[in-house]
Amino acid sequence: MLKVSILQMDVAFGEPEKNRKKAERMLKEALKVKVKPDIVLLPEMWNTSYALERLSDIADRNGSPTIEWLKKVAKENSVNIVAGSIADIRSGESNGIPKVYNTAYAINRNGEVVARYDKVHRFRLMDEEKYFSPGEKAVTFELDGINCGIAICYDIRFPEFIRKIALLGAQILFVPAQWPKPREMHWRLLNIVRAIENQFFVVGANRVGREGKAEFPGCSIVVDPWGEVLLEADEREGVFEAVIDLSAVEQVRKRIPVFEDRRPDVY
Ligand SMILES: NC(=O)CCC(=O)C(=O)O
Repeated sequence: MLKVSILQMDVAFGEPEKNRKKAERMLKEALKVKVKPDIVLLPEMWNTSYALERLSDIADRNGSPTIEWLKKVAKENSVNIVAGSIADIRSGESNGIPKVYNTAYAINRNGEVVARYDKVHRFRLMDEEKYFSPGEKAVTFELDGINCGIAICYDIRFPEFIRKIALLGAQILFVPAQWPKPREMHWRLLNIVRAIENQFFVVGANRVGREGKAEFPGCSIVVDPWGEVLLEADEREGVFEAVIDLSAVEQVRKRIPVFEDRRPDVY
């Protein structure tokens, strides 16, 4: 059994220090329970939110300071942290020109970064294509010997991409998001359908609160490989927990052998 805790937080616009303080408070809350979580998940862009014009001043640089701090938290508390995504400036990549990415980091119990994933599909309705460089590859990683994958928000709309993560062996897909209320129904259904079609667990963390005219409904969700919703949060800020029995992945794949029956030679 694996316990997952989602930090469903409101995110202050362009205030990374304030957001880190809030994440620290919520992490403490998540960890002070009797049975500690194995994995904690945060939402998308929770350091700066979408203060896109100020990213060169306020974004992390190669995961510093946000991820450097979370590495210490992970080690001190022996907890795995899928650190949602942060705005991250990568220096020293191409011709010395820094690029900005919407990047998810995964940190294991020993405080080591085991994965870095740059969001592949940029969401035009939130101007991502104007400010972020796109990621170029799907990423999987291991936490406690479990193969995990990650997709950031809009990525969940691309079934081929999520299937690729499943084919790389993921048993759990983490989906940090800033998904607005008008498409709440899409959020719910897409998480459920990706779990059913890939026969794995999907753990989605959405933010709450308002930013300009946009409202974010929370509704973080955990879905099992049969499509049963194990957890569905409401619109409140808080820590939401679910317990996952990973043997369900094998059971469901035996019952309906989708991966054996695929016909990639036809499509
Ligand atoms: N931050 C995002 O990627 C939002 C995606 C979204 O809202 C959608 O409808 O897709």
